[in-house]
Amino acid sequence: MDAMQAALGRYLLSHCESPDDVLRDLAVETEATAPDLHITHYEGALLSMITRITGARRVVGVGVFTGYSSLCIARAMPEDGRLLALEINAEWAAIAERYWKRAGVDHKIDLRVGPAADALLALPEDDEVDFAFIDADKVNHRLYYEELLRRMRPGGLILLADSLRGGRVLKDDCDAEDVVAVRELNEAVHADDRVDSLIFPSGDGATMVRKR
Ligand SMILES: C[S@@+](CC[C@H](N)C(=O)[O-])C[C@H]1O[C@@H](n2cnc3c(N)ncnc32)[C@H](O)[C@@H]1O
Repeated sequence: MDAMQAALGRYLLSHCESPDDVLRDLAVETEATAPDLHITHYEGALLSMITRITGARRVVGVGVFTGYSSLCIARAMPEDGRLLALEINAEWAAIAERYWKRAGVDHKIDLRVGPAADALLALPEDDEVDFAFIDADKVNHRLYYEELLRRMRPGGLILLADSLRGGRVLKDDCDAEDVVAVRELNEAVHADDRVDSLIFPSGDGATMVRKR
C-alpha cells in the first residue's frame, strides 16, 4: 500500500462512526486470535450503514468469525430484527457471543455453529430475508449465494465479501481454488438476470447484489 492510500484509509476511518469500547476490545482480542481474518472497522461501519438504510429486520450472516460484522449489523437493526449468524468454528463463535452479550445485542442474534450450507439448506423456502452478508469459505460462496437468493424478498440485498482477492481475480494464470471460485462467482452474478449487481472497491472488493 502506498503512502497516499494509507493516508486516505486513515482519513476514511476518521470520518465514520468511531468504534466504542466493545468494538475496540473485540478488535484487540481478534487480532491476537487470528489477525488476518477480521473485517476492518470501516467495513463494519459500512455494514451498519447498509443495515440502517435498508431497515433490514431479517438478516443472515455467513462467516461470523469473532463477531465484529454481526455486532455492527445487530446494533443497526431495529429491536425486533433477527440475525441468523452462521459459523463453523466453535471457539471463534464463543468469542463472538461474549461480545454480543456485552454489547446487549445477543437477544437479536441466533447463532448456529456448524457448516453454513447445512443451516441454509434447512431454512424454509418461503423465508423472506432482507439482507445477507456472505464472508466465509470462498469456494462455497456460490452455494450460499444461490440458497440465500431463493430466500430473499424482492429488493433484498446480498453483500459478498472479498470479490477481488487482492487483485488475483485478474490473473488468469492464478488457479488457486478460492480465486477461481470467486472469479467464477463474479461472472455468474454479473450475468444473473434475477439481480442488479456491482462490485465496489471497499477493502478486498465487495459485490452488492439486489434481488429484482
Ligand atoms: C473472513 S472470516 C469472517 C470475518 C467476519 N465476517 C468478521 O466479522 O470479522 C471467515 C469465517 O468463515 C468461517 N467459515 C469457513 N467455512 C465455513 C463454513 N463452511 N460454514 C460456516 N462458517 C465457515 C470461518 O471459520 C471464519 O470465521
